[in-house]
Amino acid sequence: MPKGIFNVPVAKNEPVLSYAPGSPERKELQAKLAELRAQEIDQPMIIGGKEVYTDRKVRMSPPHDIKHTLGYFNQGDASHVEMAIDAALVAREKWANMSWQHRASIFLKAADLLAGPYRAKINAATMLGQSKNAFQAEIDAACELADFFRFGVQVMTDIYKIQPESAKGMWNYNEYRPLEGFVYALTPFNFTSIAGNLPAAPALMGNVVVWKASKTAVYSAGVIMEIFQEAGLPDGVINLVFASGPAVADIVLTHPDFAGIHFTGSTGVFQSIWKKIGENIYKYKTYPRIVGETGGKDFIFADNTVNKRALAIAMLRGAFEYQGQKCSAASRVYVPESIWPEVKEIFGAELATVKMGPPEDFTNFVNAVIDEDSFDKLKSFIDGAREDKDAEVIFGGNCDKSVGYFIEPTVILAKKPDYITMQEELFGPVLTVYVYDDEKLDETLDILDKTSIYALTGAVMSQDRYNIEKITKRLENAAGNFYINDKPTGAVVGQQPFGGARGSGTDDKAGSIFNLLRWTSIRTIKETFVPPVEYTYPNFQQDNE
Ligand SMILES: NC(=O)c1ccc[n+]([C@@H]2O[C@H](COP(=O)([O-])OP(=O)(O)OC[C@H]3O[C@@H](n4cnc5c(N)ncnc54)[C@H](O)[C@@H]3O)[C@@H](O)[C@H]2O)c1
Ligand SMILES: N[C@@H](CCC=O)C(=O)O
Repeated sequence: MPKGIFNVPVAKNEPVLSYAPGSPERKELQAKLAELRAQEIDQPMIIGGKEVYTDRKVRMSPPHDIKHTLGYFNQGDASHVEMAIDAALVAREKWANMSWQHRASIFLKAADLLAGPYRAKINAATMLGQSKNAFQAEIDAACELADFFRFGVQVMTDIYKIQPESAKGMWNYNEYRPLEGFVYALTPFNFTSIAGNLPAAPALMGNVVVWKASKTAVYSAGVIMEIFQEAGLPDGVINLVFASGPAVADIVLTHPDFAGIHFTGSTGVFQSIWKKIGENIYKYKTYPRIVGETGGKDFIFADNTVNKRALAIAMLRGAFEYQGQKCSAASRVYVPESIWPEVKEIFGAELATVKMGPPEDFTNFVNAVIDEDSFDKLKSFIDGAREDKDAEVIFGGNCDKSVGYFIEPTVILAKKPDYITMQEELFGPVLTVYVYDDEKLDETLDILDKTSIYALTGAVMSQDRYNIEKITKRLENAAGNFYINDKPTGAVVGQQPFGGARGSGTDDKAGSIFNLLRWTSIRTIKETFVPPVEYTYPNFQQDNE
């Protein structure tokens, strides 16, 4: 047990390295990219700390170079999911009882490994496996994941410090127990940091975890697991399985020891999971915690006082960084008619300089989308817009999957505000613009608020402080992360706690106290120093006078 009340190191955001030409980090990353490209890995599942191989080898290739083989991962089945649950439950007692400062040390060490000796490897794996350019890999895989670990440790101790009052003669205190059972971490492809944080956050709070990685992000998931193991995470605390989502759900979500799900992914999958949990509610020993951050149809709303260049750049970066595959990506923009021609011109001139290609060429701003399903879906929306009288493709629109899944950054002009691409999350480099009548600002705000089921991120861009205040208030429920004069992407742990409401999730704010509170079950203890030895109240005593 701890012999002292310890302060943890003050969390600071990991500085983002520049990867400028000639920089040492660039040379190291290029060498790592070459090294990983030159080998083919055989990625096992990690269950109870052991490497588990199967006969079903699934090929992994870079989305931007589909003929190249990075290696294979070992696909599991129901038996591996059961094995992972058993391993987690075996590990539970020791892990749940480990002193918090040792849990903290493991994750602080993981952060330092990530920011130090593993930085090039996690970035290279993310660049190759998920087709991210060096800058996008750096802010995600190295910095955001290190931030999740370091801020997580700080927040854990902030929670432990939340204690009740104690009246005279007693001492009251809260114990922050892990949940009774195991937590299921179900992770998306698009952020390596989210894939690492979803199992890590519950584990940090003393829980044991079954982690199912996305099949299109197994390559970097293997590196995250390597870091956990090197940091000293005991066997069985986090168990990494590769199996089909519905197959895992059938076992995990019907298990009596299922205690919670930490999910990030699409809204439809989250809703199907919630439904299944509801159907099985009588089977569980404890009510499961359900935390899910899901899709978005994120917006920029500009008025006619906006700095037009700032708007054009926010549109370009917000919509096309990481090929628009951020839950926060700007995918619909509302621009007033009077300024649209000038904004369009600035935007078009900037877009003409954007290069698309593999991330190994550091001058490419845009890389490939994640897989063929995504490519085909995006192409069908672009083709649909070309043929639809209510839309016009005004920039880009070319799609080519001969070498990799390349979709040119595309802008659709919607002629009605509820055109399909103004409503649905496409999750790719496709931005839809709606040009509104300057006189109809209020009406357009009402339309914006009702056009999609989501409420994840959004931005107002204006130089009129009355408008900024009015629009911020009017769109209060349209986004969980709201930006003023900025693009709606790029939330940083500890600075802009991230999450949305409505169809976008449970808004538990990844990396914050609000999220970590979901992974603990509080026991309140009251000790009475001198217990009463009579049962009667003073007013029951007889007055003998
Ligand atoms: N709000 C946020 O913080 C946030 C962050 C990142 C991504 N996202 C969202 O994630 C989505 C993109 O990620 P994705 O494509 O990996 O999401 P996804 O929903 O397709 O997959 C997420 C995980 O669920 C699994 N899965 C898929 N179908 C399943 C099913 N029927 N039953 C059980 N499990 C299933 C997948 O294998 C994967 O591991 C987008 O909608 C994006 O907006 C949200
Ligand atoms: N931190 C990220 C989260 C994106 C989710 O996919 C952002 O705000 O862009």
